[in-house]
Amino acid sequence: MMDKALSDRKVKSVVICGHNGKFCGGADIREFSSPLTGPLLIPVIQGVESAAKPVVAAIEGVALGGGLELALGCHYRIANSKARLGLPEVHLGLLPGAGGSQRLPRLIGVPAALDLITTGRHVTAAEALQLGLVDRVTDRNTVDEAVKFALSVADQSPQSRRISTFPCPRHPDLDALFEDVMQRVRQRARGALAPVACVRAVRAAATLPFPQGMERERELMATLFTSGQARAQQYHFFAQRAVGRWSMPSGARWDKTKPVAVHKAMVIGLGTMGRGIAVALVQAGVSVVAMETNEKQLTDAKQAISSMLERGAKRRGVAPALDKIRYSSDHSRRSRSALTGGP
Ligand SMILES: CC(C)(COP(=O)(O)OP(=O)(O)OC[C@H]1O[C@@H](n2cnc3c(N)ncnc32)[C@H](O)[C@@H]1OP(=O)(O)O)[C@@H](O)C(=O)NCCC(=O)NCCSC(=O)C[C@@H](O)CCCCCCCCCCCCC(=O)O
Repeated sequence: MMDKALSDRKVKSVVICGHNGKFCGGADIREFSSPLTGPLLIPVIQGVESAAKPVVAAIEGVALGGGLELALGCHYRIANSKARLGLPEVHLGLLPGAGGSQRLPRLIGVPAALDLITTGRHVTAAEALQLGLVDRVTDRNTVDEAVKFALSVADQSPQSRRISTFPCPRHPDLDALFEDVMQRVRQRARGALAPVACVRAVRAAATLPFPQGMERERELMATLFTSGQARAQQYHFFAQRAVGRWSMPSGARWDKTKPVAVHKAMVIGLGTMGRGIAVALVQAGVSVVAMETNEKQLTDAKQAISSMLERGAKRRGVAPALDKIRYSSDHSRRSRSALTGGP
């Protein structure tokens, strides 16, 4: 489709937009665990950037990772005011490996690029405009606005808009900047490889011509790509989302099941954990029967729980709810209807 638009002489300028209100969330992370297939992103982006006619990115929803890298290959970027942009690869144990580490510093400067790439944070459209990451922000239909804009620049050469040809904005003391950032990033990274590789890649952008910078980006990415850390962080990405789908054996789920109010509970075993659970329940207004068969443990627990409740009440400026808890050493009185929790 893109090849067709770029080679058709009747087409004077092109708009790239997403689907369902989202520009692009980046590469499919699931594909990273099997041999890569499909058109490789780097040549696709190079093809867009080197097009002889203006190409405009219409950014709605999100432009993340490879999605933002694609937008950086376009000659103009127009974002919806609700859009979010970012290069979050560092959270997946990677770096922006489709030219993002080389184009972003050339567009917004080294300090801002280091911030976005090493933290992976998303920016709003307003911040993106302030940084110079996008050219315009609109509250209206983004694709319509981008089409209007593309028509208005259709007779202009995109030559001066190719980010890969920009010199990296000068910084008064590049060595000191990188030394300082590297030290802070290493401290924060606690052994993670990706944030450090991100700093190295941006340094390549600041010190090398674009083609050599891309080569350095590729080398650094190749090391990260196959690392155990990247695999672990990508597993973590999907595991976090799987948490929301988790259900009880009965089929109950956090989002589909009505919570039942708990007024009474029994805590069996008053070791360290049991005491803490009893205190938390009482402080939440639940009446507790605290059961412990070991007499010595029971005596100690009564004292410990009372003083925890008194300290907590003092902090919150309320009376301690000592009447909400009863103690028992009689295991046979264990109730089946109550919420129970153990040591
Ligand atoms: C996009 C989001 C903001 C959406 O959030 P939302 O809350 O709406 O929804 P969910 O988060 O619940 O997601 C819904 C659903 O979608 C799944 N999903 C989301 N994003 C992805 C994704 N990127 N890939 C796959 N699946 C995704 C999610 O799991 C949910 O499904 P589920 O079934 O689990 O419920 C939000 O989702 C988000 O923030 N997504 C991640 C955005 C991101 O991190 N993007 C960056 C991706 S990495 C990337 O783009 C890399 C690029 O830099 C390009 C790299 C170029 C590759 C070059 C490779 C060279 C390698 C050389 C190696 C050589 C090795 C050798 O020598 O062999």
